[in-house]
Amino acid sequence: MAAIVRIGTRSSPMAMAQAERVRADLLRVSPDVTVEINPMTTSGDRWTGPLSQLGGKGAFTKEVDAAILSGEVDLGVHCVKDIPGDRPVPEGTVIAGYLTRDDVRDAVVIPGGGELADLPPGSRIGTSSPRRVAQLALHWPHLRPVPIRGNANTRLAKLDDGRFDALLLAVAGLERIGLTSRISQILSEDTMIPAVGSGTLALQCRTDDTATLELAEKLADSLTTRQTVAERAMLRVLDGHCHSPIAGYAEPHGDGSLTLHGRVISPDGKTVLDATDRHTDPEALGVAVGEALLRQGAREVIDADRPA
Ligand SMILES: NCc1[nH]cc(CCC(=O)O)c1CC(=O)O
Repeated sequence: MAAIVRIGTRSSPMAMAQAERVRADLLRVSPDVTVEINPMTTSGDRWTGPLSQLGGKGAFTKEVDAAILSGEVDLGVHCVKDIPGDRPVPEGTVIAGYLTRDDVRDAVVIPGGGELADLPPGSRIGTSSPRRVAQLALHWPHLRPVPIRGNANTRLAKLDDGRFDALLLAVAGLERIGLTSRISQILSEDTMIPAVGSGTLALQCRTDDTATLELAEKLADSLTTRQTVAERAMLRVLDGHCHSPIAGYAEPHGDGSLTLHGRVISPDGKTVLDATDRHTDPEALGVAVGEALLRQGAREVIDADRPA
């Protein structure tokens, strides 16, 4: 067994909390192991321009990828949402497992409390996610999405400064930084279909590092893995990424099958393509739903929103 596991992670409070969760999980399955956490600033953290211009380039993962490959760290912890859809992990590394999924839903934070429906017309909703912008336009057309950058803590500080009237943030992220008390409303996964890989953490290590691989595999959750495979197969077929106007959630059933709800939506919320299928094979499910969306014209909707 590995005597020491060095974890590479982004340095934001949310990412550090994720790494601490992995440290605790590792110590639970292997009490003798020593775990070090090596925080790093990624190009995505440094970039202050529009997030859409970084979309799909692995801006939040590539520095950790490089540190794993060079042997500086042994284990990468990533939000699946931040892993590009078309080029999962670089050669020489592997996703060793997905941790048990957290809440997949999006939350609304309004300083005075209340719900989106009650906000006055033109209220400024801080979000830079095309998926959230589009579904906001679909269900709450009276509200105005306004781009926002920075990690979740930074965003909440901007909200409290009065620069926005509300924020949309992942419930899972707020849980990780201990700020669920800020949640005013939780949006159901039917209304605001979650991002592919929402609430899911992936563990990455070198392909030939059998000691770390064995440890990471002990932390892997099989249902989460099946959901992630289905959702990411859909994303791959659509050739999209977490900054495309794509939503996808694989809902589990007691019989081992999954229902995948896929949605591709134009930023103004006016073109909504939905596809749903149920299957026991997650890869086949993701491909089927992705292809159904392509048959409805998803390519055009996604490419219209792709940054040059
Ligand atoms: N887009 C950035 C990002 N990547 C993962 C999370 C939160 C945790 C998760 O859903 O896994 C967030 C913040 C957010 O969307 O509010």
